[in-house]
Amino acid sequence: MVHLIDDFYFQQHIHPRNEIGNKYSFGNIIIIAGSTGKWGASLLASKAALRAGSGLVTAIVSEDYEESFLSFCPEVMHLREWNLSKILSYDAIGIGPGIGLDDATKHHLKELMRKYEGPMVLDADALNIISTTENLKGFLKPQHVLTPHYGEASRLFGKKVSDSNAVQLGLEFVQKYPCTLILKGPNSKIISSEGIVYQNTSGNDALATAGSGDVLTGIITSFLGKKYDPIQAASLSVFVHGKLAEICLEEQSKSSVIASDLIEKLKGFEL
Ligand SMILES: NC(=O)C1=CN([C@@H]2O[C@H](COP(=O)(O)OP(=O)(O)OC[C@H]3O[C@@H](n4cnc5c(N)ncnc54)[C@H](OP(=O)(O)O)[C@@H]3O)[C@@H](O)[C@H]2O)[C@@H](O)CC1
Ligand SMILES: Nc1ncnc2c1ncn2[C@@H]1O[C@H](COP(=O)(O)OP(=O)(O)O)[C@@H](O)[C@H]1O
Ligand SMILES: [Mg+2]
Repeated sequence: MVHLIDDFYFQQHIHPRNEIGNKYSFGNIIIIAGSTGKWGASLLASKAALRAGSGLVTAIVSEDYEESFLSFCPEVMHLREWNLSKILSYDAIGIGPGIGLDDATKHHLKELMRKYEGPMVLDADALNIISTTENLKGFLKPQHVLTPHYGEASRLFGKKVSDSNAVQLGLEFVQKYPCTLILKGPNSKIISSEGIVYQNTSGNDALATAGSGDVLTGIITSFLGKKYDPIQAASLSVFVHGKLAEICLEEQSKSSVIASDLIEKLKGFEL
């Protein structure tokens, strides 16, 4: 049985805002994304997390890019380099977009997967590293949300993924490595660590644009930082992300939608 994620599901699962909360009540999260040529991925994920309601967002940003990062989003705090003990203290972590595949990055991801017990979104290059590094899959946990598109899923599962086999391969994967899996595409499928399948009903092909997945990573990390269960964080985020694309079309063409437009539309959501 497949559970549909629709307006009713959203209304049933979204928490009311804590009106006496302070910024720490809304989650203190870190985005580990970007590297030379791909810092935009970090900007998009970090800003999306803030607009989805995170109280505090920190990003790892190299010193030479800090100034431009600040001019885009001064609200994001910065860590200039890897600091494991600090990173372990955040409520939730989003890691992977644009981080690359070099040895230091692989080592850092391995450390994090071994030592961090909190909720974590693993996207893009984090998934590519897991796919090719021996024994890393064994550190996956139910509180990890994995967000592969079919290209990334093919690497992760070691088999070409298509619409016809995606869910079956996903179910086999979570049975072996319990984690929360989002198979991204039109009508993204979400598989809980217990093997329950959900299907999103929102969104359109305006989402087929660079960085829209990075925005989704930021939104999921934000929900996790607010203490939503991984499956709820995943399903509510995918639904909202699709809605953002629908709302964009009220005033622009599909082809003109860029990832930053999606972030702007978060202003219409009380998350
Ligand atoms: N502004 C920034 O800094 C941005 C930074 N970004 C960062 O860049 C990194 C690269 O990410 P990426 O996703 O572009 O590349 P990659 O993982 O190599 O996959 C590409 C290959 O996979 C295949 N493929 C199959 N199905 C697919 C599907 N549904 N959707 C997509 N691909 C699908 C397809 O191969 P084909 O099936 O055509 O043979 C395709 O050629 C990553 O870290 C990301 O976070 C981006 O977010 C952009 C903005
Ligand atoms: N044709 C489509 N219809 C609906 N959603 C789509 C379509 N193409 C892509 N998406 C959505 O857009 C996002 C793309 O993510 P991803 O491929 O990781 O992009 P990027 O890495 O460039 O940020 C996913 O959430 C996916 O579900
Ligand atoms: Mg991506």
